[in-house]
Amino acid sequence: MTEINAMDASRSIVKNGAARQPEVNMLRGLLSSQDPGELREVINYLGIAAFIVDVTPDREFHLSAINETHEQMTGLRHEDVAGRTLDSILDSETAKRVKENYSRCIREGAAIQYEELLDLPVGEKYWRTTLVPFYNVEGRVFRILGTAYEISDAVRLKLQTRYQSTLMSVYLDESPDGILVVDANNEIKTWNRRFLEMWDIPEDILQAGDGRSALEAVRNQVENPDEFVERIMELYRHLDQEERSYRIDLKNGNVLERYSRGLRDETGRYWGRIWFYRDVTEHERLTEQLNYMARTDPLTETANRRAFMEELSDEIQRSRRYRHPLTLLALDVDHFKSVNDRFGHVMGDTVLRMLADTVRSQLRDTDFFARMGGEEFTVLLPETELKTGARLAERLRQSIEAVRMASDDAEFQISTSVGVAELADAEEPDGLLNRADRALYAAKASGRNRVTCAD
Ligand SMILES: Nc1nc2c(ncn2[C@@H]2O[C@H](COP(=O)(O)OP(=O)(O)OP(=O)(O)O)[C@@H](O)[C@H]2O)c(=O)[nH]1
Repeated sequence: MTEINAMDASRSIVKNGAARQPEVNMLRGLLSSQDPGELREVINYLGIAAFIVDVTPDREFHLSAINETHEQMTGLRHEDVAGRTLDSILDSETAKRVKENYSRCIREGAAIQYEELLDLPVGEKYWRTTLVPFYNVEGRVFRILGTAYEISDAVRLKLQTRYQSTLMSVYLDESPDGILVVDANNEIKTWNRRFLEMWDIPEDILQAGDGRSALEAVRNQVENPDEFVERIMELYRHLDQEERSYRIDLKNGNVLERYSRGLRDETGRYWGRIWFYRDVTEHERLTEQLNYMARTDPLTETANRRAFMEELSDEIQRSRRYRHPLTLLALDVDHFKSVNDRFGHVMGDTVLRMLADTVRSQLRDTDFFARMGGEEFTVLLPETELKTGARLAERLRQSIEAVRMASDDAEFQISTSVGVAELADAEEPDGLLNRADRALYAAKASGRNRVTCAD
């Protein structure tokens, strides 16, 4: 038998048991018998699990009788235990605890009550046990009457509740999300450390449960305060509305994602709402970085072929919708292989970067410049006719040619050939690209370092 420490168990309920309980006086007579069978019959009338322990002058405890209810509750049998010492019935650890309680009852000279966990043949049970001392004519406690009833359900419920609240506070403390719980009146009930780190809200507002002031405090921390507040109000109006992945841009540059849902128990009673805030700033930054990398040529930091093809298709649609012209330049370095061969690949790379910088510096914001691969580049010119495109191409050709490149032992220049094509009616992206390419090869074929327009 184990006494339950956590239950603040053992405490005396009757200071002078004999004087305050007349029924105990009555029992005193009935329970003076020395016959275990008679004793058992007496305690059978109690209708509650009961046992009698005899105390020898040298403080040995013998179990004299247990009643039927005790038998049912414990799985022990009167015939098996009557007349035996506690040490012969119980394991030494349990016997020691039980004897401590009996000794306390004798010491206090009054009824005591405590809760204990009993490991019985029928399983583990929580009991509330009462011990009442009986005195002989010499004033010595010679017998103890014990009664007990099971409190397993109540104790388990209490333990379960304690476990749940421990679990809950660990969840709250360890959660990577900021968590806020409001009640059915939208007053703040709970929040966690992470929530405080994400939002700058005076803690006394939270402590006071003041939902309105808390909302006022966070309102100025977001980029779109009106939309932010309206969204919260909408969710408060619609108790069962669930919110998933609502993005919140903070003024400090951080980005939060919110998940929220109403809290109802299994009976359908509405308890309030829980709000989870996740800081996705780092995730957003990484996604942006990955997107940039997926669309950018690392050497020249211009858009790559993939980004260009997306842009081309968008611009073609826009050009059709608004009936605006669209012109494409295909630009290729002349004899680039010989630059690599003469001056090395590193110098070849420098040439490509110089070319990209030169072109970029002459484009409008709306123009789209890309490296398609190797030494081939394209420039997409929205709202531009063939003639204007050709003029820009010529300007680009000249400015690239004008750049003096210097290697260790020589100075050199590079030239480019450019093909120009304007989007034709109903033309697909590949069609426009092919025509610009054909014009580029025509420029190469007719001597390089020139601009050629497609038909
Ligand atoms: N340094 C460097 N060279 C590159 C890169 N990408 C492609 N090249 C080289 O560019 C050269 C392209 O050669 P070709 O396609 O024969 O064309 P070209 O020598 O420019 O001759 P034309 O276009 O006919 O005037 C090859 O030698 C490639 O190795 C790069 O990123 N860096």
